[in-house]
Amino acid sequence: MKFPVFIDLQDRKIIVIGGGNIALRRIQTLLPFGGKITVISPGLHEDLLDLFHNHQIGWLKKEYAKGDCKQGYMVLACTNDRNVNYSVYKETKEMDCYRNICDCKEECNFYFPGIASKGEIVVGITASGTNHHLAKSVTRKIQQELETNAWETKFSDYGKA
Ligand SMILES: C[C@@]1(CC(=O)O)C2=NC(=C\c3[nH]c(c(CCC(=O)O)c3CC(=O)O)Cc3[nH]c(c(CC(=O)O)c3CCC(=O)O)/C=C3\N/C(=C\2)[C@@H](CCC(=O)O)[C@]3(C)CC(=O)O)/[C@H]1CCC(=O)O
Ligand SMILES: NC(=O)c1ccc[n+]([C@@H]2O[C@H](COP(=O)([O-])OP(=O)(O)OC[C@H]3O[C@@H](n4cnc5c(N)ncnc54)[C@H](O)[C@@H]3O)[C@@H](O)[C@H]2O)c1
Repeated sequence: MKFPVFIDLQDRKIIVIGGGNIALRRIQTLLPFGGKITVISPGLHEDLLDLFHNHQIGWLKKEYAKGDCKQGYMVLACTNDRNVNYSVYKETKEMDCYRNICDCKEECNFYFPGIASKGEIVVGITASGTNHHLAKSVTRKIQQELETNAWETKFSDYGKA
């Protein structure tokens, strides 16, 4: 099992290889955490294109090439091509960075969690790589719980009585 940590991504360089559905989902999750995200991909999902035009992410319109991950604090391989994702793994495996390869959990040095959050509460969820649908539904449930039961309010009352 993997141990959860909460890392500071503020202004850190995050490199995402591939600009499709999985890249979009992960970038949407990452955006509130303040990293500087650059996507390297010949194509870009239209919602990512919007983020690019709004200056929320950078985009290098090209295919991945060895060396692109240099100085990445976090690198996410999100292409639909096993060979490309494996090349990203090979480039990053000796680097001191957070590495996630979306089609091969054995090549990740961290798993991308499902995240439920409200205000200052952030909950990271994993099913330890065993059941992606379970991770998704538990994430939805916890998000619902945070929305409906006003935990922040309850919590902020502690210590005041
Ligand atoms: C939590 C979440 C975060 C996120 O991705 O945002 C996440 N996967 C989610 C969903 C999801 N993933 C997949 C499907 C389609 C399943 C199907 O139908 O078969 C769906 C369902 C969907 O998309 O609805 C396919 C899949 N996933 C992985 C592989 C490769 C492998 O297992 O080796 C393959 C096969 C790819 C292929 O076919 O090549 C690997 C990983 N996925 C992880 C995270 C890591 C820890 C997982 C865990 O905790 O168990 C891990 C181990 C590594 C990593 O990638 O970090 C997110 C739900 C959160 C949310 O939605 O809120
Ligand atoms: N880990 C997960 O949670 C999860 C969930 C579902 C699927 N997957 C895996 O993720 C992969 C990607 O899925 P998707 O739906 O995002 O695919 P997609 O087709 O929407 O996106 C693929 C992206 O990769 C880019 N790309 C292709 N070749 C490239 C190259 N040489 N260099 C740079 N970018 C390149 C394409 O331009 C495109 O933007 C799937 O093939 C599957 O293996 C992972």
